[in-house]
Amino acid sequence: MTASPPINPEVVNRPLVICGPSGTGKSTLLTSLFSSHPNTFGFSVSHTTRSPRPGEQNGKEYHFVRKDEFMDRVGKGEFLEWAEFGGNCYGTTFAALTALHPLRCILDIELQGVLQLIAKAPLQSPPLSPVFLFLSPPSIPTLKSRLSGRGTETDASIKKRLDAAKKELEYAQKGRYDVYVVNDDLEKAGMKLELVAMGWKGWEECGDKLPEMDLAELE
Ligand SMILES: Nc1ncnc2c1ncn2[C@@H]1O[C@H](COP(=O)(O)OP(=O)(O)OP(=O)(O)O)[C@@H](O)[C@H]1O
Repeated sequence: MTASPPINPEVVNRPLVICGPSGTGKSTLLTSLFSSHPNTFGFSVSHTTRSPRPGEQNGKEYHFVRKDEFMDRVGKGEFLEWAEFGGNCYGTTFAALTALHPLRCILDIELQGVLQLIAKAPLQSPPLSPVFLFLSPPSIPTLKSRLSGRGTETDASIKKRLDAAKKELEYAQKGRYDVYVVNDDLEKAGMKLELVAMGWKGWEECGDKLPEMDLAELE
């Protein structure tokens, strides 16, 4: 068996930003990518103003900070992106990203964060300019059945996620992402994610076409 080529050194310094509706399969695919390529990728540790849940350690799952400190650091321009959800702030600092070097940073973030990064991208020097990947469900009924099938969400939380999915898919339809991957067949989607994440030859053209979806089905 021939060993697969190592990560392309040209993409190591470009963070990979993954966005997609909740339930599309981001965690499933990333877990598999990380286990196939240990010590290759790093997840940046976000800052949050929410309280730690039992078992969460400061600096591991999140850096837990008070809101005044968070906003002070936002004012100082320390955040690459940040957003507020349900009264709590979440964000990624430049320092959290650079701390991962030489691992390639993967960011699994919400649309608000993606929009901030896309707005800033032309201002970044090439090594910091992210690659933006949108992971799409094959259809809306499939997205709904994956979300409810996961068994982790209440009806209210499913509704919130589907509302967010509508905005995410609306934005995705504008074609601003560098690569679109449809998570229909897990193995095929995993191979495409691997190609993009490793920056192997062909990564820029391996994407799928975004499926036609009637977003009214999300209402
Ligand atoms: N290609 C696939 N075919 C069938 N089921 C899948 C596929 N990909 C993921 N799933 C299933 O869909 C459900 C949602 O996947 P997952 O939890 O990875 O989504 P997610 O995008 O990370 O969601 P969140 O943003 O809420 O964390 C899981 O139960 C997972 O096993």
